[in-house]
Amino acid sequence: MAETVTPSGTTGSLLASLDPLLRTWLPRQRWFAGKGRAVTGFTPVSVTELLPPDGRLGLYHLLLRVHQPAAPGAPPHPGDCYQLLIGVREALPPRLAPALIGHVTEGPLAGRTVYDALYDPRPAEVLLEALRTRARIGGLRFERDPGQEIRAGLVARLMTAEQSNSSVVYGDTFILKLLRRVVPGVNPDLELPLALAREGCPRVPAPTAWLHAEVGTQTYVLAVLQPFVSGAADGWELALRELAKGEDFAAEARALGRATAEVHTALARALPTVTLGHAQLEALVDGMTERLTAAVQAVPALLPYEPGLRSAYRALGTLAAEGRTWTAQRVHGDLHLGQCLRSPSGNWSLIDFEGEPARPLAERRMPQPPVRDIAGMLRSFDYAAHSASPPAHDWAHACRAAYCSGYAEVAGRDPRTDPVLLRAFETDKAVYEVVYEARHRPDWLPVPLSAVRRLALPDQEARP
Ligand SMILES: Nc1ncnc2c1ncn2[C@@H]1O[C@H](COP(=O)(O)OP(=O)(O)O)[C@@H](O)[C@H]1O
Ligand SMILES: O=P(O)(O)O[C@H]1O[C@H](CO)[C@@H](O[C@H]2O[C@H](CO)[C@@H](O)[C@H](O)[C@H]2O)[C@H](O)[C@H]1O
Repeated sequence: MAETVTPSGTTGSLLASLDPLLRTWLPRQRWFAGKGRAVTGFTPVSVTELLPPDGRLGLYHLLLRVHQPAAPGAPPHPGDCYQLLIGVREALPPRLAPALIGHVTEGPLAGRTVYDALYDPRPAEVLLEALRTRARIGGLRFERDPGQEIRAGLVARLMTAEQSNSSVVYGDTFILKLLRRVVPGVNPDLELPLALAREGCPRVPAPTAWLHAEVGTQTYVLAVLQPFVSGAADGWELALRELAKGEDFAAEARALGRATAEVHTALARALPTVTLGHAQLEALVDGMTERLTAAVQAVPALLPYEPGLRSAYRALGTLAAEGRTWTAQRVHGDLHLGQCLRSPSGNWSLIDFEGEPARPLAERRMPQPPVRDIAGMLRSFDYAAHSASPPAHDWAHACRAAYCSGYAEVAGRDPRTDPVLLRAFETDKAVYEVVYEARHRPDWLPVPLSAVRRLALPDQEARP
């Protein structure tokens, strides 16, 4: 049963008008995860009127379950739930043309235009004001850290970067990340930065405010407001820039290794850690092997390397059988150069603790060996090296080594002293990347495939 709060009584009309329009608009959005499958209908999970449509601007917050046929071979699925902010206007000014969803032809809203309201500063400012004043509207709970103030009247602009979610910057002071595909439960994108803030870890912008929805007995995390690192460049841009100039990036890579270790150390203090013994390591190896099997089915180019890749996982299984144990803790989960921001003064921060969005929430919140993040970063230096022609392998090698040294300086353990574990995790990441690139950027497929070729060699040691 949907939670519906629409004092103006226009919900039914709005949803009926939106249905045909969203069927074509949604699949065109970068953040829509169900691309390639038809949208067959919608069920509202929650509908909240933020501004009635009788004025110049109407504004609705929607959580909508989107029905699609299951992917081939996949079990039936109730459909993903998406967060939308829908604006209603008489006509769209030209500056809002990219936000157009469509024109309503029937019912009380006939003649109006509906659009993605995040493109429009005024509705985005309504969200900030609600966070500032800790508003409660229907099931929407706008929360703010009582120790942090939000100045009234900051001007909003939507970020235009290609993203899995949508972000709005207010002044140059805050950035609000509005999650698009949402699931009930604790979201690590809020949970981990809050835990790190409690630990006083300066490597992650501390959440200032956040938005929850309570729907029946379930709670959804919908958005997180953080301080905006003004003038920041991300690690991917910086690495490519230095590489293009023929400059090495080892000093920055070392700083990134130190920053990663600081975050890991703080997370290990803030949240439970566990020892992975034989049974847990076997389960971990089984998970990696299953992902490989699925990846080979999805991307047949992996087939020749499958036996070599399996050997990487088997080697880890053998160590586990011999009694080796590792500590697992909460980690970033999808760390790469694009998730690292360097402020103009040279400080590195890590962002986007959502984990790999395609994996279930429970899996993303499980403690993991910290090498998982390290492997992600090592893969990223390799990716950057492929932007040069021929690929700058020596550059990547120097970055990878410097990153591990920086990590060891803070954490007290060098990831290179655990080559079997590192190889297994780097392999798992490269396999993930092969599937990701095949789906999203087929031109990039050769990058992870070249790593797969290297990691599959029988005498391969995961040497950065
Ligand atoms: N605190 C911040 N300060 C400055 N820019 C940020 C901040 N957080 C995120 N960004 C920018 O927003 C982009 C998207 O953020 P991210 O959390 O990675 O979203 P998504 O999960 O949608 O990819 C980042 O690549 C970065 O450029
Ligand atoms: O940033 P997201 O959370 O959306 O992560 C996804 O997209 C990334 C690409 O944007 C992808 O990262 C891969 O490409 C990067 C270069 O563009 C490279 O630095 C990474 O090492 C590589 O994994 C990421 O895997 C995917 O989850």
